[in-house]
Amino acid sequence: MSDPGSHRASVLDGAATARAIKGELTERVAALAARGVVPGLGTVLVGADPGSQAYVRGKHRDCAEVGIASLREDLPATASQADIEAAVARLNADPACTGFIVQLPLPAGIDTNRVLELVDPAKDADGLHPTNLGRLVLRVNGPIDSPLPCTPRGILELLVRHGISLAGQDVVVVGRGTTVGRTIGLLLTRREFNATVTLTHTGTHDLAEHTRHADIIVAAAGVPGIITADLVKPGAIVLDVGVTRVVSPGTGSTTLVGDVDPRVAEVAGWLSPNPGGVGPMTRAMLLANVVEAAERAVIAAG
Ligand SMILES: Nc1nc2c(c(=O)[nH]1)N[C@@H](CN(C=O)c1ccc(C(=O)N[C@@H](CCC(=O)O)C(=O)O)cc1)CN2
Ligand SMILES: [Mg+2]
Repeated sequence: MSDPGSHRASVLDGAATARAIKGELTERVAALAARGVVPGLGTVLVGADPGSQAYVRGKHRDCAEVGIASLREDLPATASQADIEAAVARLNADPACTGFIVQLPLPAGIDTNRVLELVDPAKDADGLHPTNLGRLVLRVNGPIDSPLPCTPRGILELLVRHGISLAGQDVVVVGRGTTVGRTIGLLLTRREFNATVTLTHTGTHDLAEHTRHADIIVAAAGVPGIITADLVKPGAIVLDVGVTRVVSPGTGSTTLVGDVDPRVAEVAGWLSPNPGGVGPMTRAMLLANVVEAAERAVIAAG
């Protein structure tokens, strides 16, 4: 490179990829409808967090686009553990609901794991029930036979659809949360993906020591700009998953800031934008999980 400032990473375009996937899912939903089956996504939303409200609204908008029915359980921030568990029980019992999610995070004081354990694993559209996480680890089933968590599955699909193979690659995951970091680490070490995974987090002593050797970096720590250009090997593939809402003290307006510093684009080979990268893929994979749960139910019914 003659001009060091002129390099720009290729874009892992999650928005366009998610649109393509939604087109494919629309056809599968139509095929189910021809057999008299309408997939239905249920959501449990507790409280008035603006981010969570926006995500749940977006999920139902996506459903309408591809022909999936919507069921909502909206509870106040004051909802008790028992109230939330009752909402989960209603969706478990409702035949119109073929898959559902509990929007996270739940308010402080609620035992999230207890709530997630009550979700019927066959209706678990987020792939976060212990049975489905266990299947992810044991590789009892592939993605079609049991749901994978939406963000890890979205990252995989984004890479595959850009012609990027993980086999033999050194992947450094930054972040150990259940919805992204820890689960994508476990998934990528499965034989079929064959990646070498290092799971780092905010307690890692020397993050740069790990990331500088990575072929692929999955940044999911939720720390704005934690991945700076000097932490990235030239040509590496960088996925910006973390999202932090930053409120400007002056204007009060909110901006979303990713884990990846914008100057990483001058070093990386591929970069997922944020917004427009992994977020839209997460939403598309939720729809895929709902459609597949309905398809499995049809097969099980013979
Ligand atoms: N039960 C769950 N809770 C949460 C999950 C989840 O997968 N299941 N993930 C996140 C939130 N989330 C979905 O719920 C989510 C976050 C962001 C996006 C997204 O498309 N982001 C856009 C930008 C959005 C904006 O402008 O506000 C983007 O990246 O382009 C989708 C889903 C935590 N909770
Ligand atoms: Mg190497």
